[in-house]
Amino acid sequence: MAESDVFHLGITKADLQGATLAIVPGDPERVKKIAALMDNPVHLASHREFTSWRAELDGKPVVVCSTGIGGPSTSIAVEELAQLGVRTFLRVGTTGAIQPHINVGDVLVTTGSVRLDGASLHFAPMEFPAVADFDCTTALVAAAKASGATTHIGITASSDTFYPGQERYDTFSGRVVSRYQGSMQEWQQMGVLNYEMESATLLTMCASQGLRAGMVAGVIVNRTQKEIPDAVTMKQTESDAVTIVVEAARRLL
Ligand SMILES: O=P(O)(O)O[C@H]1O[C@H](CO)[C@@H](O)[C@H]1O
Ligand SMILES: O=c1cc[nH]c(=O)[nH]1
Repeated sequence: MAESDVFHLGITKADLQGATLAIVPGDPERVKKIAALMDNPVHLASHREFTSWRAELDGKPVVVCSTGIGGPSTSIAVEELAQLGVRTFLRVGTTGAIQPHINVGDVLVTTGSVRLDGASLHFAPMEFPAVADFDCTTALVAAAKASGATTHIGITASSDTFYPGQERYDTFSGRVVSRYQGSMQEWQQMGVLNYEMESATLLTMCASQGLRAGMVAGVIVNRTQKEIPDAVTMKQTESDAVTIVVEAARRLL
């Protein structure tokens, strides 16, 4: 196995060539696509859910590393990248909208997250907000608007689970624990835009440790209309969000 300076990612400080900004998608398959939009992309390592590439934007190094699904693996990726010198994290994901006016193909920029996860509690108590960094958010909004995407800015519900925590009944048991019954309607009434699964951990651990983080997602399904996304639209939406996150990184560097 190649040398590594950290426990899981399989990469060294030298591999990062001084990169202080990381783009962190959930899906390992997305990493190569993001790196390919930048200059001189190089594959660094792939271990478990963590695939890492390095590339350059305007001559400056950027690392792209997948987090896998959910808070625990996200906390590992962010911790180990921070140990290697990264200080700014831009998450790019897919998401399910819960407000009727948001359409599949739109883009959402998260200003803060409802902490429906467990991992964020290992970094800060529940009273601490899962809030995005202002400069990261500004860059993501500017990049999204410049791309022509219909952009929504606001609060995300970020859940440990895809099914009960996002109040899905189309499951094996068809059962949702009482704590989450009616929760989607409650979030809707509070103006929450969407569901995803990593931002609560990412934003809490970064805001509480002097790191910067922001989050953009492409809407692949609207839960008020349909439960299963369309595969072709999903690819296009993911690709639009990826273009936006790279442009936001350029603006931040
Ligand atoms: O597309 P990614 O970045 O994985 O994000 C979303 O998709 C996964 C669930 O299908 C969760 O990780 C959720 O946050
Ligand atoms: O509905 C959705 C879609 C993508 N990712 C989620 O976590 N939820």
